[in-house]
Amino acid sequence: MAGLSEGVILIATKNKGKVQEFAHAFGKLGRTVASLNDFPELPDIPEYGVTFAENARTKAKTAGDALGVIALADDSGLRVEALGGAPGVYSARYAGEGAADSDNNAKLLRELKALPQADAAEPLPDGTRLLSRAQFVCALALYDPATGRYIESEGTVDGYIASKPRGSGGFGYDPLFWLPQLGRFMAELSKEEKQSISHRGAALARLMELLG
Ligand SMILES: O=c1nc[nH]c2c1ncn2[C@H]1C[C@H](O)[C@@H](COP(=O)(O)OP(=O)(O)OP(=O)(O)O)O1
Ligand SMILES: [Mg+2]
Repeated sequence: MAGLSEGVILIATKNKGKVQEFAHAFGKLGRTVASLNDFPELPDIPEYGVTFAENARTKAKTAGDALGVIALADDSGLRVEALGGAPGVYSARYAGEGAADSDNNAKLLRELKALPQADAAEPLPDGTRLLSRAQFVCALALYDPATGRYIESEGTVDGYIASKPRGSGGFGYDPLFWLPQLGRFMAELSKEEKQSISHRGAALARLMELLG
């Protein structure tokens, strides 16, 4: 099994979008990251939790114990008001196990457009509708296999699900997530801008505070 060099931070994820965001954030602190994509021999980690925090702890512990290093895990997702909080912890598999981001985005638009409900806000100047209020949530868990202890944090960001995608940055539901406070879509932001406003950036800032 390939080892992990001294000082490299292990992110217990296979999501390349998350890896890029953590690489950006830790890069500013002079650190590099590794991910579970660097350890293909490890089995997939099941996500049976009913909360983001629970899944983050499971991913951090499984990876940290398997590799014998401190591991940082991220469990995150989208809560959509008009869908009663769905897809929530099921965000990655909303359109089915192994679904691509594009499948999940298509299903989200299908579900929202099928609702009899009125739009959540006035349309954007180009006519794009704002179908529902929504919130991104990110739970982080940092696990140390030497002590069995966790340090945990959570972050959120509020916005709206738009009827049409915009932007080519980020990943997941970013092209559908409109930020009223910026008047832009999450997928239109640079990595730096996304870190400054996102659920993941907020959770990471809180974790750093806890670490002192
Ligand atoms: O900043 C974000 N911008 C857009 N979408 C996002 C974001 N953050 C989470 N999401 C969506 C993607 C995925 O549908 C789900 C995460 O699911 P989640 O299980 O935490 O991650 P994953 O399965 O992709 O990778 P892994 O479990 O290996 O960390 O929420
Ligand atoms: Mg996952």
